[in-house]
This record gives sequence, structure tokens and C-alpha cells, in this order.
Amino acid sequence: MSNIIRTLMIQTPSVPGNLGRVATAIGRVGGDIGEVETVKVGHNYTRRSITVQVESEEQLEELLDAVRSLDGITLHTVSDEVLHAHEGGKIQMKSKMKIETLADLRRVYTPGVANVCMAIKEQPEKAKIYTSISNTVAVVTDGTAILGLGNIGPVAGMPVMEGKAALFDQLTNINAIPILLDVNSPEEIIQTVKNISPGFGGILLEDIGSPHCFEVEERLKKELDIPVMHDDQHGTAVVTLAAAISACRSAGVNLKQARVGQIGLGAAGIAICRMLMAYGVESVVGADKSEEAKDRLRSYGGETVDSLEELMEQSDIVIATTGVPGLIKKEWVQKGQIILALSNPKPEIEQEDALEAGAIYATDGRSVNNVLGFPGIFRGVLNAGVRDITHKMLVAAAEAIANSTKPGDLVPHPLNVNVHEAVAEAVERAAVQSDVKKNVYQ
Ligand SMILES: NC(=O)C1=CN([C@@H]2O[C@H](COP(=O)(O)OP(=O)(O)OC[C@H]3O[C@@H](n4cnc5c(N)ncnc54)[C@H](O)[C@@H]3O)[C@@H](O)[C@H]2O)C=CC1
Ligand SMILES: CC(=O)C(=O)O
Ligand SMILES: [Mg+2]
Repeated sequence: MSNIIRTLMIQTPSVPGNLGRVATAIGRVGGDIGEVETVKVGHNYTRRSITVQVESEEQLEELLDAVRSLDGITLHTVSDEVLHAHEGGKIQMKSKMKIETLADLRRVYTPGVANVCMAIKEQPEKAKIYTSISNTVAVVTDGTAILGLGNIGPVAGMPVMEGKAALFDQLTNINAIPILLDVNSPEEIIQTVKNISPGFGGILLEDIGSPHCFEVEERLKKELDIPVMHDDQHGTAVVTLAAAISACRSAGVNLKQARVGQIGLGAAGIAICRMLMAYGVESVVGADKSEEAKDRLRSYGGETVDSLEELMEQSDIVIATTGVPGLIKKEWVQKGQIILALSNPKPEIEQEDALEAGAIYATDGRSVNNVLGFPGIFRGVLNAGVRDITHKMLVAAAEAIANSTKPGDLVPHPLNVNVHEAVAEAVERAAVQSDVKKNVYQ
């Protein structure tokens, strides 16, 4: 998978064939060309911005040297668009009100606001009407398992949290606020989240590593009156179930009778196994380098094996969430296997390698990603005004995603708002049908 993205500003003589020379030079060193945009056409030259993707700094240097060595062609600048796009951060808090006159000021702020405060003091449920609380979700991390990058700390994890917040806003119109916790124990996470919870309609726990994520989520679900979900567990499990349903539909396989092998039994892996077993998959086997993680799966009724080769040999569907790029060797892949290598930013096996080795379907964490789950799940529970996110709601979300998937694909396009609406509706329907507790604002 290409991981480094750069934009090159290249000037060529306005003679046919020169863009082709540039493309060939890039292709020869294994660079992948993305967007090409003509920026300026001079009387005898053309300047274009060309986006390229490569896998390493060395390959990037090779690519730049190859372009620079082309006769008559000038490489003006090399820029990192991804870094550039992050300058100043990705989200902002904006007022919904225009405050232009003193009358506005008195209505929005003091003295007018005091009456609203007192109305809420007398009837706390009015906070739902007169504040943004019920449409605001905290995206909480302690930075201990940021993607597959490990324990890089909460501040380094902020770009991921801002990304989740931006997606909440764009896909389901939910305000999301990243909360970075500089703490060292589950108890401190729990107490801090409890202390800030009055300002939120829901809590999305993100990239909190295992095993402490399990205790944190379980306790917060019990002790708070608002919905709490650990995205890496349940958001991921929902999307994985959806992808497994779609793959089995296309391949004509009965998912419940298939043997599923899960590599990596951390936050994502354990939740995926529990979700599949609760859905009715009879045979789930897991592998992890940690004995504690394997014990956990067995405690939920799953089987474990000691070697990855053994798991690969036995499984119709293989799911991997270890954070270890390239962990699955091509020679382990069985003919006709379905392989979901979901680690970000790099998968356990590249899609093309898995397909080349005989997999019938293969994909990675860019496509099968919890972005298809968490926005709609929260929109659904916030709309229903319920406190608990139940297994039934999560299965409804997975089925909505699978039913929105085009034949032959494993999941739908992540930016299709209709899909997120379908997930929200399915979750809300499941919520109102079940006997789940209403939250404090209902
Ligand atoms: N596509 C998606 O939507 C999502 C992908 N992920 C990805 O899954 C990966 C793991 O995330 P979490 O479960 O949150 O982390 P985690 O740290 O809770 O779990 C990782 C597990 O993998 C195991 N592991 C590590 N190296 C191993 C090896 N060589 N062999 C066997 N087991 C090994 C660890 O012992 C641990 O149990 C990350 O790369 C993350 O980006 C996580 C959530 C969502
Ligand atoms: C997508 C996501 O949440 C992760 O890779 O951790
Ligand atoms: Mg995550």
C-alpha cells in the first residue's frame, strides 16, 4: 500500500509526449500517479501539479531523481498535501447565531441567558431543547493505541480524533469534540469522563488500547446515563460483520456455517469475534501473541490456536487486526479464502497480494473502516434518546450497511450520506422497539 503522498509541480515543454515521459519515469520507480492538474499554460510550456504515492522515503527520492533527470523538464516544488491540509487543525467551534446588535447580545448572552439557565435548573430535561448537549459527542482518547501506531500519546493522536469529529459533522450533523486525556490508569479515564459527561449527549471512546479499554467501556456504560461506545471495538465489529455478510452473499457461502479466523484479539479483534458469535457464526477461532488475549476469547466461547499458519489453513474467512503490516504471508493464503486485513495505516497483507495468492475477496482497513458505523450509530441513538447501545442495534447497523452495498462490493462508499442515514434509521428503529433505558434528557 502506498503511504507517502506528495504533490509535484512540474513544467514540461508544450510538445506532445512530454507528460508521457514524466508518467513513465514515475511508473518505472513504482510510483502511483493520482490527480494531474494543469496549473498554467505558457506560450511554450505547461505547468502541472501531479500527485504521486510511494511506499518509502527512499522510493520518493528515487522518483524525484528520475523526474529531475528528464531533459527539458523542470521539477519546481515538492509539497506534502496531507501535512498542508492539517495546518491549523481540521475542526473549529463556530457560533450558530449572528451577534450583531446589543439586542442580540442581550438575548444570546447576559442578561437574557440567565432565564434559560434557571429554566434548565428547574427542569433539567429542558437542556435538550435549549442547549447543544444532546447533539454533542465527546471523542475520548488516552493515546494508547492510535490506529496501529501504538502508544504515541493523546496529542499525537489528535489528528485522528479531529478526523472522527469532522466525519461526525459532515456525515450525520453531530457536533463532536476531541478530549485528550493525559492519564495513566483506567480509573483515571473513567473518573475524568464521568466528570466531563454533563456536557455531552454521548461518549465515543477511541484508540484506547487493550486490555484497559474493556474495563473503561464496561464501567462507563454502567455508570453514565448517556450512550457510550468504544469505536475500535463495536464500530469496527459492525463494519466487519457487514463486510462478511456481503462477501458471503457474493461468494454463495453461509456465514453462520463458515469458519472464521481472527488474527489479533485486542480491542477490535475481541469485539469482532463476539459480534460474529452472537450473530450465529458457529465456528470462530482466534490467534494472538498474548496469552491473556487468547484467554479472553476462550472466556467468550471462542477457540484459539497457537500459530497463524494453522489459523490460515483452517479458516474460510480471515480477519486481521494486529497493527502489524505484512504479518500474513502470501503462501499462507488458501484458494477461495475471504481476507479482511483491517489494520491501519497498513494492512497485514496487501489486497493485490491476497488476491494473487488465491483469495476470492480481499480488502483492507481503508475500505472496511468504522467510519461506516460510528456516525450513524450515534445519530440513531441520539435521535431515539436512549442510553444503551445494544447488540440488536449494532446488528441492525451492520445489516443496513450490508443492504446498502452494491453487488460485488464488500461495503458501500464511506461518504455516501444515504448509507449513514440508513444506519441511523435502522439503529433508531431497533432502539425504539427495544426495552432500553431512555437517557437523562428524555
Ligand atoms: N479498519 C478499521 O475500521 C479499524 C482498524 N483497526 C486496526 O486494528 C489494529 C489493532 O487495533 P486495536 O484492536 O485497537 O489494538 P489493540 O492493541 O487493542 O490490539 C492489537 C492486538 O494484536 C495483537 N498482536 C500484535 N502483534 C501480533 C502478532 N505479531 N501476532 C499476533 N497478534 C499480535 C496484540 O497482542 C493485541 O492483542 C490497528 O492497526 C488499527 O488501526 C482498529 C479499529 C478499526
Ligand atoms: C479506523 C480506526 O479507528 C483505527 O484504525 O483505529
Ligand atoms: Mg480507532
